[in-house]
Amino acid sequence: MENLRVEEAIEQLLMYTKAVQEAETVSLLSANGRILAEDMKAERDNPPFDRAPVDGYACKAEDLAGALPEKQVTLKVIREVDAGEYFDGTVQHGEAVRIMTGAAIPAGCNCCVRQENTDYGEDTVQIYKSMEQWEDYCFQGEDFKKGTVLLKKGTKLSFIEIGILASMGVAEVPVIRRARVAVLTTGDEVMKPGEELKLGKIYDCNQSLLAARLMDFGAELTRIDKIPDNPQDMAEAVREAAEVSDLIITTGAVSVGKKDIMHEVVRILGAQRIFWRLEMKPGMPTLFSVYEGTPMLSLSGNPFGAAVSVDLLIRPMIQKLTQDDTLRPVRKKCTLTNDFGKSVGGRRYVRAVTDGETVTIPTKIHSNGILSTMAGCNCLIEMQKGKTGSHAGEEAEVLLL
Ligand SMILES: Nc1nc2c(c(=O)[nH]1)N[C@H]1C(S)=C(S)[C@@H](COP(=O)(O)OP(=O)(O)OC[C@H]3O[C@@H](n4cnc5c(N)ncnc54)[C@H](O)[C@@H]3O)O[C@H]1N2
Ligand code: MOO
Repeated sequence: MENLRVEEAIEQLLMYTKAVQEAETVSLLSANGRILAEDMKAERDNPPFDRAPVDGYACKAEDLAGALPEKQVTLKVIREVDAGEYFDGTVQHGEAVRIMTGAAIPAGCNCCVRQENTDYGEDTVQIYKSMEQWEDYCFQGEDFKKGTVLLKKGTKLSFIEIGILASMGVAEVPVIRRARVAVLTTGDEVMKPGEELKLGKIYDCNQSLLAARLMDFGAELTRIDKIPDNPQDMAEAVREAAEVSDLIITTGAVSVGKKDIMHEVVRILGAQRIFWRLEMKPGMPTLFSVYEGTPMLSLSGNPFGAAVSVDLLIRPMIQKLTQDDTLRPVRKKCTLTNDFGKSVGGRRYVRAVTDGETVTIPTKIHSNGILSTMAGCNCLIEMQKGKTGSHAGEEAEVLLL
């Protein structure tokens, strides 16, 4: 297939992307940001006992009938129960226990009186306020009951869910294993950041850009490497990567130049070529193939193309691999505040900044080979020939990054 629309391309990408089925067990804090692989059922009630919500005295509400500041009730304080302690006796009429917030309420009590409504007595206490039964009283299991499914399989775990798991007493969490992705760049002109730049060379920015975004998506990077511009070397790197990866991303060498080796690589590998070229800018010469069941998406070398494609094309694949629905694309309609200088001949993605209501295009160079003018941008405007969204005041279709 050639010259696909973006929507058709995404359909193809997803058709060859299989959800990861394997689960693994990780420690509670390492589960942050991961997808739960099983329903999580409470193994006990929480709180595990009736507990005091105030510092004061636990007693029987019936004993306090009619209590007022001028008509105090006096109870015998039979002991003190601090948080973490447990008194297994039963409180009788006329008795109270001194109790602290979070401590287990002993049998026989049906309310807790705040200490501010007492004389703070130690052997006996004078109480100045009547109470209803079960007033200022927290019941066992009111947070959750034993046997309740608190978190469902497929839930993305964030700080709240980590807290809930902790309150369940869970230390090891079953999660879907991460999507494994290899990033292989090509190009004899590119060098590693940190190396001394030689004449005719530039630094490889695609590798780091893609790796960073894939990490945002929760992927595990199996290999991040620059491969020499040689079809045999690249084919070998793809073979190796396919053994340990769910997805292979390459950049560069997909166009029509003499050194555009990725077409030859697909032939050497005997991979199934699914499509080449999309009706979009940037990223027009994108090539998609499948090698022994592993999808390989080969992006153009232009850094802005990599930046657009990672959210537009790769993100839905990672969403499917990991079943992480928080990765679904978020689109908004915003009012464009300025004109896009270039003509829009087809589908085009333009770097921009949105505040959620309006969207503004940087008045700097917009070239697919240039990344620096994307600094501070938080969205892409999706422009299409014959549609609104490229002139000031028009409604623009915005894809949030
Ligand atoms: N005669 C034609 N020339 C070109 C066409 C065409 O249709 N006919 N298409 C143009 C378009 S559109 C694109 S996009 C590029 C795509 O070229 P490739 O995907 O083969 O990519 P390269 O040539 O390898 O690189 C393009 C550009 O990006 C730089 N680059 C490459 N890798 C990196 C990297 N890892 N980090 C930073 N920059 C990188 C590379 O030096 C080139 O400047 O082809 C057009 N030409
Ligand atoms: O597809 Mo290219 O990235 O338009 O310049």
